This record gives sequence, structure tokens and C-alpha cells, in this order.
Amino acid sequence: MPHLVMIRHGESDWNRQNRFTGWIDVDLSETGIAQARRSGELLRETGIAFDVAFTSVLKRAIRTLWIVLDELDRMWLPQHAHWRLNERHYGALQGLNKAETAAKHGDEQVHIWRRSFDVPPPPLSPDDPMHPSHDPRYAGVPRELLPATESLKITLERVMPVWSEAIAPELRAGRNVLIAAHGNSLRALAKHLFGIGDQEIVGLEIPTGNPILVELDEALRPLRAGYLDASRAGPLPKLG
Ligand SMILES: O=C(O)[C@@H](CO)OP(=O)(O)O
Repeated sequence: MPHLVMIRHGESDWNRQNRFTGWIDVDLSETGIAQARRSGELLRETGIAFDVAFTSVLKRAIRTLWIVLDELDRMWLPQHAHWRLNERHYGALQGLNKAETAAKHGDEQVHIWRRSFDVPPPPLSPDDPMHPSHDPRYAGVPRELLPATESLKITLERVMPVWSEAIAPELRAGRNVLIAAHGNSLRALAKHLFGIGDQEIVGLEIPTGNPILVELDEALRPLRAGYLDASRAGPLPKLG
């Protein structure tokens, strides 16, 4: 039975500063580095031999993966960095402080932007220098696929192709897969894997730097799932 591990990156500098981050390429904080290292130790203790790794094109997830692979002494593993595993694009909110935005627009509005399933935040204008079309890392991505804002629903739609075309085939071939990604790209994957409803998924809060270990059957249905550090996480959805 293949094993899948999903890790949200360790705490970033902007998680610490309470800023909307999205596609901004913020690095890990000291705490985040320590969380990534601890994740690697916990994964080493499972004794699972990982075969392949996936991450986003954002350094907080990439660095988390590198630190984990270093702890596992598997830095040689094939690593695929894919834009489709990026955090949800937070539109014009990116860079703003979450508390200050709530003071300006109200808690209810900010809650809708953060945790509704299908309401995207205000978009970036296409000529805004922060729009991904100006960033060389997305040069190979068709312009019409690059978001100016995203809801969780839109995030799910753009994450699914990398799951079905790249990640699921590895698992079907019996390989153990490690994914280092983000709160909302992992919510999207968890929604699909565990069959969680549109309104329930927004309540799933995945902590930073705490691996979720999932054992799958041959049809890639989860048989067992849990956080490796159960003391630092809420419940996962019930299986079956
Ligand atoms: O700022 C972000 O990009 C995300 C994750 O840190 O925030 P939220 O908790 O609102 O999904």
C-alpha cells in the first residue's frame, strides 16, 4: 500500500507577521525551520522509504522539503516543483496585515475572503507588478491560467491536474510520495482525498510543519490518516 505524506511548510515570516501571503515568495522563520527539521525527524522515525517528492514554486515549501529530505538523508530524491501546488492566490490582499484589513473592512468580510469556499478576494489588476504574468518563474505557464485572485474552489480546480497527471500515477505505481505545499493547496487535496463537503473543508486548519501521513488502498482511497505530531493539530476528517 503506498504512503502519501502532505506537509504544510513551516511557519513563514509573514505567518508570524499575520500578513496575507498567497503567491508572495516569503521565506521560513526560525520557528519554521525548526518545524521543518522536526517534521523530518518524525518522518525518519516512521521508517517509510520515500521515492519521490512534489512541492510548489514558492521557497517556504521548497525549503521545508529540502530540510525534510536532509533529515531523511534523501536529498537525491526526484523533486518536482509545480506552480499548481502554490498557495491560494490572495489577489489584492497579498501583503496586507490581516488584523488591519479586518479593522478596515470588518471581521465578517475578512472571514468571507479567508474561509468561504467560493468567494475570491478582490483581484490584482493585470498590470500590477505583483501579477504572476510579470514573474519569470511562470513564463512557461499559459497566460490565461495565471490567477489574479482565487477562492478555495478555484484553487482546487487548478491543483487537481497535478494530482491526477503527476502525483496519483506515482502512488498507483506503488511509490511513496512526499508533498510539501501550503494551507490551501493541501486543503484542496484533502477535500478530494477524504471526500469533504464544500462547507466542511473550510474548517480544516492544517498546522505549519506537521506531516499528515496517509495510507492509501490501490484505488487511492485513504485507509488511515493522521498527523505525526498529534499534540499540535486538530482532528482530521473521519475516514470511510
Ligand atoms: O496568507 C495566506 O496565504 C494563507 C496561509 O497562511 O492565509 P489563510 O490562513 O488566510 O488561508
